Amino acid sequence: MHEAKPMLIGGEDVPGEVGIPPLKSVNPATGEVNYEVAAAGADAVDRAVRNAAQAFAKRSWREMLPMQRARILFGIADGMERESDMLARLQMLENGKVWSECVKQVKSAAATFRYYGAVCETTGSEVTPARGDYVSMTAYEPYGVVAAITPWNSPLTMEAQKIAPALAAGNAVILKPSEVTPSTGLAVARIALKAGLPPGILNVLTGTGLDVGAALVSHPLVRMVSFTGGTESGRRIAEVAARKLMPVALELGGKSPHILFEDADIDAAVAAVADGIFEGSGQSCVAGSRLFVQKSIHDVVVKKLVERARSLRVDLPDAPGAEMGPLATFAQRDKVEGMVDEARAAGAVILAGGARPSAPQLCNGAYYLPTIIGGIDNNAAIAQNEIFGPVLCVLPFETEEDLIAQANGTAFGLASGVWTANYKRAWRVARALEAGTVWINTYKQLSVATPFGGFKDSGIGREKGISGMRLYQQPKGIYFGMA
Ligand SMILES: NC(=O)c1ccc[n+]([C@@H]2O[C@H](COP(=O)([O-])OP(=O)(O)OC[C@H]3O[C@@H](n4cnc5c(N)ncnc54)[C@H](O)[C@@H]3O)[C@@H](O)[C@H]2O)c1
Ligand SMILES: O=S(=O)(O)c1ccc(CO)cc1
Repeated sequence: MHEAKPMLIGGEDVPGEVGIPPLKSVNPATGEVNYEVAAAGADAVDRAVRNAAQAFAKRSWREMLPMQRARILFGIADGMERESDMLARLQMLENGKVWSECVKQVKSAAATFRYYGAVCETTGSEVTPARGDYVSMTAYEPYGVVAAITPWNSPLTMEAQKIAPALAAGNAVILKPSEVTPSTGLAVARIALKAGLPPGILNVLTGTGLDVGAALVSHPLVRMVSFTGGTESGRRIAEVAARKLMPVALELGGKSPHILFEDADIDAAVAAVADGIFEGSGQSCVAGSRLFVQKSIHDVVVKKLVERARSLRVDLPDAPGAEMGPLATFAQRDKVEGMVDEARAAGAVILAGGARPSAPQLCNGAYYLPTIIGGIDNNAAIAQNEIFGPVLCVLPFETEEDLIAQANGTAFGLASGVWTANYKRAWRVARALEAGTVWINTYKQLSVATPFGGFKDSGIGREKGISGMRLYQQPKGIYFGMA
């Protein structure tokens, strides 16, 4: 076994601390150990935060001309595109996403850096209308040291979505990637150094949430936390932040309704429903995990979906034509399997899947077949709790009123999809749904320019768009006397 991959603090490679066991990166497609990655202890956390605070205090990053800051962000995007194969491969090895999706995510992560380069160069302060003998302006200032804590399901996407706007806003950042997927963030930070980012402005601490993540959140010099992950972890972080009176952005879980009215384009809708739940093995925060289908088209839709689930190519992530890989960890596969088994025991009908695949090349990996569940209502545990796996719950509805009550009838409010040819109905339903994103006659389209976040237990704050940079800034009112 080679030495554990080092962390990145103050622009330097830093090995793990003596006595802290390294993280073992496991390939979920095969069960083999990929490599080890250093894990931080309390000393490394403190060192990284102090380094970032010192780099921020030099003021060279926050006061750099926005045009120059933009040039560095563009340089990071260029570097990521040059290293696309390496980044895509790291993500594939660590979380098992199929190759085509990994390549797509490198591209979109690079585009996020480009977008925030443009935003920082073009988004300025505001001058309020003159009021007698003074004028005032609103300036937007960085917080200082920002902790960015990310999950394992789409590491490159999440890392870019936090690092790019936080840097564009002039902050120093400490990334704490998931312990399951520590390597893409380390690689992006090294690309950023090469692109001219001053040392200490982007640091990467690897380790578990309960050790490294929690120590980072409670460190007195960390002034803002941007977190994406599970709702319970988000709640814990918000509690610590409340004590520190520190702002937090929380992008949390979901149980998103995907709704098909009888006048929908059924073939287009079925394809989107299948992609919306099976892409990434269902490990997407916006997975359309509850299908509400109007009773009159229920049987035909279910038949088509079952055919699609059964024909979906589940394979090794780098197999040509693979459409779905393994779950990201064996623990996640076991959790999904346990939830389906409990639903089955409670009387649910398994319409497709509900088992591990039997193909010999998959038997050592964390695989689970695309699964469709019927015979339940919206109050069933499987319809209420986030599964984060390739499992679709089918729920028939009769009227629009009944549909809205059920669709909104969970603790979550992240995303939703509506398929109908009736634009007035589409508008009414979109307005009535309690969700941060509503897709109409499409699903899982995501633009970096459109704010994204959750209602209810799905989160606080909005990433992406210009608001995604404002998240990392505090407004300051400055008054000029003119008398
Ligand atoms: N809303 C979104 O944009 C979005 C996007 C992707 C994933 N998610 C959610 O993420 C979850 C899956 O990811 P996960 O299992 O990695 O989530 P998780 O909450 O277990 O971990 C997320 C990150 O937080 C760290 N962490 C955990 N507990 C912490 C604590 N107390 N203090 C500080 N850091 C802590 C982890 O080490 C990891 O880096 C799902 O619920 C999914 O819906 C949400
Ligand atoms: O499908 S996911 O990879 O979980 C995902 C990533 C980012 C966003 C918001 O930009 C939504 C879903």
